[in-house]
Amino acid sequence: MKQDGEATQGPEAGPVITLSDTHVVHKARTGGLFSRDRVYALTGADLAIAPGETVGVVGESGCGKSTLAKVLVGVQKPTSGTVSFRGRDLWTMKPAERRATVGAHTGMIFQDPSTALNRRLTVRQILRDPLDVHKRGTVRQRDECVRELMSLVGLPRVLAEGLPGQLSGGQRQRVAIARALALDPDLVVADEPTSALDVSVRAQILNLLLDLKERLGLALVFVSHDIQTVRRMSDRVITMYLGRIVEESPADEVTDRARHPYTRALFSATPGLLDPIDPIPLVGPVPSATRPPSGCPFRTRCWKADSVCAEAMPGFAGASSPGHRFRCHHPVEEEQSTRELVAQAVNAVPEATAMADIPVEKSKQ
Ligand SMILES: Nc1ncnc2c1ncn2[C@@H]1O[C@H](COP(=O)(O)OP(=O)(O)OP(=O)(O)O)[C@@H](O)[C@H]1O
Repeated sequence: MKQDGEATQGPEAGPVITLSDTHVVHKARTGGLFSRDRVYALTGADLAIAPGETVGVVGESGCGKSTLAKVLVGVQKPTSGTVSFRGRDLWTMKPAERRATVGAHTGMIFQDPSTALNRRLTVRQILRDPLDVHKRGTVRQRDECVRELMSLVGLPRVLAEGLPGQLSGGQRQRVAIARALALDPDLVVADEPTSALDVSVRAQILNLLLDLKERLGLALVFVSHDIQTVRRMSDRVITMYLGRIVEESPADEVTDRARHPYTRALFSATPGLLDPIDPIPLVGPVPSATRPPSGCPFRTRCWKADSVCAEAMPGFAGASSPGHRFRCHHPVEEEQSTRELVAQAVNAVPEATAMADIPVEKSKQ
């Protein structure tokens, strides 16, 4: 196993993983066997994750967060675009090589450890399994590694012969985390890792993840609806809307210096982050991912939208600080307070509602 603070470096010190114009399009689940409806789950994602970096992913339900997570760990094949691990395109590799690369270098932690762990295997067997599959070390070394993993995640040794059903929710998630770390991955993706847990153990699991990331030098992608936690855990926050990455911001700027109206609206609706204010009002729900609006996908709900927004999706523009970029024709001013934006949005909502009536069509970008 990696020692404390030992990140994987050397000739591969560039990004751990890079997505380049990556799209995922599904056949729609609704609409019947012969339907030609498509769901645009991920559209044109460009993203590079550095070693040791924590990237949080936020966005409303259905905006593509889990799809992005699955693409990053090689579980979801992109419809087009590339996913490169340490500079090598995962999906041009032979299947066996891809499985070996993904298995050895990435780990995934799911929302619900009760369903993610095989109920018939003991903790020891669950943690031994990846070591056996990837033929790591001798049998004795694998047993030793299981003991180290248990200690790393704070599981008492006596639980080694326990079954998942005999453990508490928090202990099960510790097993899932240990399994994700078994092969010394460079990248761990945690998709809502605490939402199925009791509130009382959530903080423990989050602290464990933060501690492990520091000690092991992991790159961590953290997907959550809990915006406060994302901000606390992350170095950088990605905002997704209808399958698109619309903003990337340093975590300490995302609350009140985000430039994309959607990011500001999302954070304004999170209790406890800003002075008590009414959230920025948005028009209606997220549109269907089978018929995303033309141009900027957010324009049907945005108080700033005009006809330009219906025509084309803007490219990324940079904010004044490094690592902060956004895609918006009419970004929020750098120093504009959320209180001002609320007032602006309240006055503009009737116009925005009219904009929402511009017909949606399949996005062409
Ligand atoms: N296998 C699939 N077949 C068809 N549609 C899918 C499939 N997987 C995801 N989708 C659709 O793709 C879109 C993005 O889904 P995804 O699960 O990535 O969103 P999300 O932001 O993670 O949502 P949540 O926060 O609710 O988990 C949604 O419209 C979803 O219904």
